[in-house]
Amino acid sequence: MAGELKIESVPISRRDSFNARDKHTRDLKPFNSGDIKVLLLENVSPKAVDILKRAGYQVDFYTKALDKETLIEKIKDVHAVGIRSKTKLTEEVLSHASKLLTIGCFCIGTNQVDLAYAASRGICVFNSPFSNSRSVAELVIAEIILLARQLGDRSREMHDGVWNKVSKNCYEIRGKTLGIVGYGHIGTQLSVLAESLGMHVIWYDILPVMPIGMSKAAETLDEVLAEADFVSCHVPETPETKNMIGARELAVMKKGSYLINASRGTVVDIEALAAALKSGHLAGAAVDVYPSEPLANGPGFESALRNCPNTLLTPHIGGSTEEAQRMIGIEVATAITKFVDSGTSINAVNFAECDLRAIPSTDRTTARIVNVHQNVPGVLRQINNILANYNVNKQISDSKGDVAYFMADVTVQNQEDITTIYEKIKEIQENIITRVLF
Ligand SMILES: NC(=O)C1=CN([C@@H]2O[C@H](COP(=O)(O)OP(=O)(O)OC[C@H]3O[C@@H](n4cnc5c(N)ncnc54)[C@H](O)[C@@H]3O)[C@@H](O)[C@H]2O)C=CC1
Ligand SMILES: O=C(O)CCC(=O)C(=O)O
Repeated sequence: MAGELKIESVPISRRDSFNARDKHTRDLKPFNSGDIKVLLLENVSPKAVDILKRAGYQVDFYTKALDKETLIEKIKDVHAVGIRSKTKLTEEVLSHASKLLTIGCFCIGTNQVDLAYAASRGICVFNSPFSNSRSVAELVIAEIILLARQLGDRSREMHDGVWNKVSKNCYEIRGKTLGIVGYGHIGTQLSVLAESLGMHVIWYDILPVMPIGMSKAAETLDEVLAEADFVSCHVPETPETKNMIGARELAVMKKGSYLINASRGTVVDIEALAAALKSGHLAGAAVDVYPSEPLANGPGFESALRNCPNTLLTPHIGGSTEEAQRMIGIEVATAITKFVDSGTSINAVNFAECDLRAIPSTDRTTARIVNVHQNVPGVLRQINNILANYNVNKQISDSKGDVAYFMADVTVQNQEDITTIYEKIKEIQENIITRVLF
């Protein structure tokens, strides 16, 4: 699909009436949309499956992540892949994805995808930047209270048949200080909820962000660590955040304080955290994410944190609520269909964001040329030389780093015009992907 144009034996006028759903605008489609194959992994919402099937795509759905070999085999044949946080789309994996046009991350984090390599191959990546933020913030609030009251340990004892009524080292959270590391979508939601429960909030971020409510920005990470009773991490996985909470940082935290990590497993040094819990320096921890996570549900989870005192371990469920998964499913599946069918890259993570206004339903002669190319001088001149023989109704071009994205709506008389334009643009040396939508 990405490299070749297959023209159906359907006349242009019939395709038009097949695809028109809105009487004012024409629905565009890739020429061979019935052949569009989507691989959906990690149990994404049924809402996403519905949307993709309604777009006419073939959907291959899995509840779990695939091992690398199976993933490589499956990805060779698909035009879109949908994942959550576990599937690693590395350069090695993506180098086999010769037909892939787009990746949908049905989550916030995109660290599991080699974004730059994907862009260099013309693969546009989408995510859902805030649909599960509230779910994570609510989980963290619950964990703060559970940790303060040692509820994990009490519940486990009761299940083991042990009655252990204690109040020593159990606290209210009212008046305590929450330290938030990473004051973005989740950090700010958490800040609002924590203040509503009577907590003081101090936070650290590398960006200048507006403090919400009465919260206080700290100059340094250490200031947050030294002042807070509870520290909660909400940073993305980047080279800078790898092990940003290690033995030194844990030692800076107050004796008897608590650590919560529902960001990425690489942010906290797990061995150092286990040592701080066992020594009693920390009074407890809640961890939702791990440096290495199993591909599927089931027994066999190993971690140095298992059986540490007052330690809540959850299987990466921060964003796992019905509400969040439904919203993410709709948002990401819609972004995939818009990109595949009409070229729209709005809200892309690794691509310049481009859109063209819809084509009126009365217009039966406009084809949309979509092109990804290397961002070097002279390519637009070459494309426009090719289009010079046609009426270009509108066009847009933008770039991000080394990759540029171009779309043009061109008046064509017949399928031969489309084939000519497509073949000539594809011959441009800097071409990465060219598609025609009609
Ligand atoms: N446990 C789960 O199920 C979930 C985990 N997450 C994780 O949470 C992370 C944060 O999510 P959002 O708040 O939506 O992201 P966001 O992008 O809105 O906020 C992240 C904040 O961290 C800041 N930051 C980046 N590097 C930093 C550093 N070195 N030190 C201090 N601050 C730094 C950024 O400036 C930004 O303000 C995601 O990247 C994802 O990895 C997100 C959703 C669900
Ligand atoms: O729900 C998931 O699988 C991943 C949630 C997450 O970590 C994210 O949104 O970044």
